[in-house]
Amino acid sequence: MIICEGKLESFDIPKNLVLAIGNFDGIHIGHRDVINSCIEIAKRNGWLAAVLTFSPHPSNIIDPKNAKQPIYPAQQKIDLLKKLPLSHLFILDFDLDLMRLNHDEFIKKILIEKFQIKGVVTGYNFSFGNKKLGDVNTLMDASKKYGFLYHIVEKFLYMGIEVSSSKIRELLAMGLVETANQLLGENYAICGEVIRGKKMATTLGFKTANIPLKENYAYPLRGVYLVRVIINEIHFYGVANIGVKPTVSDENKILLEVHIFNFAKDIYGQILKVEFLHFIRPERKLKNIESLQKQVQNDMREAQYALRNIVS
Ligand SMILES: Cc1cc2nc3c(=O)[nH]c(=O)nc-3n(C[C@H](O)[C@H](O)[C@H](O)COP(=O)(O)O)c2cc1C
Ligand SMILES: Nc1ncnc2c1ncn2[C@@H]1O[C@H](COP(=O)(O)OP(=O)(O)O)[C@@H](O)[C@H]1O
Repeated sequence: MIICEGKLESFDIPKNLVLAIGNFDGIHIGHRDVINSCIEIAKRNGWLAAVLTFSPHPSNIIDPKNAKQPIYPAQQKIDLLKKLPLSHLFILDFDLDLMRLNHDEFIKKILIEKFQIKGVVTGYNFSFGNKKLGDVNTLMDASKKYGFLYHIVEKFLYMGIEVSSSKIRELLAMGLVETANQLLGENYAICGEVIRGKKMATTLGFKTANIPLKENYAYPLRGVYLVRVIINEIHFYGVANIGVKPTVSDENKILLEVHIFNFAKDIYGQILKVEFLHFIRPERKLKNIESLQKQVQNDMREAQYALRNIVS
């Protein structure tokens, strides 16, 4: 997959493109449905399948006070898209100029003149252009006027639940990671580098790999989870706490800490992918280190128990 990122002028655009257009935060099963339709249409017609998405999320520019917290950082979105058989990924800078472009200009200047599209695929609720005045009807009319193929993908319901990025944010905020994982089509994961902590492992009796987190993402409810950890493509299981560790710190800085089962290597500086499998309990301020120690020992037993149910 060729990745073009930045301003429109910098893109090297091939002919015969079908574009799946959207923000695609989380690359959930509804998004995958849209992208797969694009791939099928491209295959049937001998065209190239590509995704057109925006960075940052348009809500950051349009309404920064109410900007949505992204499920995934840009790189994680790219890594998920890389696994799909797409020819190109276009990540267009969403700036004030793009915000001010009205829906007709978006179609004419970007889709027709610049991308010279053969086709477009979007979800049923896609809206675009200044004040979001363009929708699927605008695109349908334009497809007849300019002669491109337009395919609308209907609402995706999973076990009666409408699949959406907002629904996934809500599920994560409640710690309901199993349902979030089903809607995502892959386990919700956080990726990051292991940094040095306060070296309390000897006092506490368990080691934890510490991963600092950026603020303003749609993180799961603060607390303890059974996790799968991937280090250099090797899988391990463990127990993780996402939170501010109020028992030992008053910094109020969000952090992910993972104790990996049956593991004893130095992994400082390595990149971990931590997949959330099952919620165990919310984070608590315990009265002292002994209580914390006992609580974590219990968390580990509970995580091992949950793991037996998952792998058996
Ligand atoms: C499974 C697990 C559960 C935890 N639960 C809590 C908790 O409820 N409250 C809390 O303040 N810290 C919690 N922690 C964080 C510990 O306070 C932290 O790991 C410990 O202080 C070691 O810090 P260090 O890695 O900087 O040495 C938890 C850590 C783990 C691994
Ligand atoms: N089972 C394990 N789970 C997590 N990290 C481990 C484990 N065994 C060894 N380590 C290593 O030990 C480090 C954590 O040790 P710890 O004493 O808690 O130090 P710190 O406070 O710097 O995190 C991890 O970053 C990793 O390099």
